[in-house]
Amino acid sequence: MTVKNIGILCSGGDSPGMNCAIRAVVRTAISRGIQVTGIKRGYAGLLRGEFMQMNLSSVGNIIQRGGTILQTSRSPEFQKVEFRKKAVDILRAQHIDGLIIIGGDGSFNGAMALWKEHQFPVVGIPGTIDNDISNTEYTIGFNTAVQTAIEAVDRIRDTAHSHARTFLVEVMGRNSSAIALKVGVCTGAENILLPHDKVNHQKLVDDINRGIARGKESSIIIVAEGPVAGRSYDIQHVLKDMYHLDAHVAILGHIQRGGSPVADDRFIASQMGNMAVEALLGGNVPSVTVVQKGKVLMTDLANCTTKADHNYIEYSGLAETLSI
Ligand SMILES: Nc1ncnc2c1ncn2[C@@H]1O[C@H](COP(=O)(O)OP(=O)(O)OP(=O)(O)O)[C@@H](O)[C@H]1O
Ligand SMILES: O=P(O)(O)OC[C@H]1O[C@](O)(CO)[C@@H](O)[C@@H]1O
Ligand SMILES: [Mg+2]
Repeated sequence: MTVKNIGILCSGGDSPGMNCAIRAVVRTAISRGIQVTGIKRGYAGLLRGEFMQMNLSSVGNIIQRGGTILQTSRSPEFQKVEFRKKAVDILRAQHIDGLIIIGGDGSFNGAMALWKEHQFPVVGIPGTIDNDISNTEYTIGFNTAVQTAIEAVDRIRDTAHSHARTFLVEVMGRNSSAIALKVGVCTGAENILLPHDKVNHQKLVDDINRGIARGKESSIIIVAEGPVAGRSYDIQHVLKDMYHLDAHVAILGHIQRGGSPVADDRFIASQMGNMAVEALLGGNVPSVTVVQKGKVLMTDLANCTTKADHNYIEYSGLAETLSI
């Protein structure tokens, strides 16, 4: 089938660098004589028919901006087969021949369903701060989120040292360990609690006290949020009630999702956006742009529809060794 009009949407949590990918898609397509239809607010906006025609200037001056100019959403309706049928009817009525989806593993499952149920051509671009998608070493936004969290922890360290305090700093990433591990290593955290770790409070307290005994004036414990944000408060209460240890909690939250993308996110997103258009035009669907062995390339979308926590787990030993 000849592709004349490409649809593009963002889905799931926004991530810094999504705009760079949108820009690359629009500019590549237009340079190849192809029309681009922007779909606002992800799958929810698609179901409401929220379209905007994209031109060269609609993606001007966005490369440095966080968030996504197309906006995004989580759409429970799209999990249902009848709503995906409705989505394809809307896409076809709009003369959209193929769809580029920038999002995480959940969004890719939605894309895969469009292909399996309706053979609608789809190409994914991994955009999530969580870096938790199978078969790609990288997802757009991860390094910016990590950099933001590092800067926040460095500031907290100033206060922690000045008051000789212990801080529990909770980072995002849901069930992924990636942000916690990279931030922990890069900030010299005294401890990192991963999403599924059963917290060993006694060990935590022993580690803190050992540090104090050798003259440490502060302890930073990085807590991966896990399925539900806020687990740091539970840990804080146990430390206080059972061990009489005062720890302060700082939940970094959504500041990690916003902000101007760092160089890696801009560079990788630009390559991915370009490659995604070429894949659609070449009939390479359903597919997804990935980073493997440091190179941006295409793979089958089916390889990237599961969550993975493989990317950084190998660094837990390093973090432990360096934090003694
Ligand atoms: N199994 C599925 N079938 C169809 N659609 C799905 C499926 N899983 C998720 N989706 C769609 O994708 C949307 C985004 O999924 P999800 O909330 O898991 O975020 P994500 O894409 O993984 O990104 P992030 O984790 O960065 O927020 C969902 O709201 C839903 O509309
Ligand atoms: O912004 P929301 O919808 O509350 O989602 C928060 C979740 O989204 C992410 O930021 C990206 O998946 C996770 O790290 C976090 O758990
Ligand atoms: Mg996800």
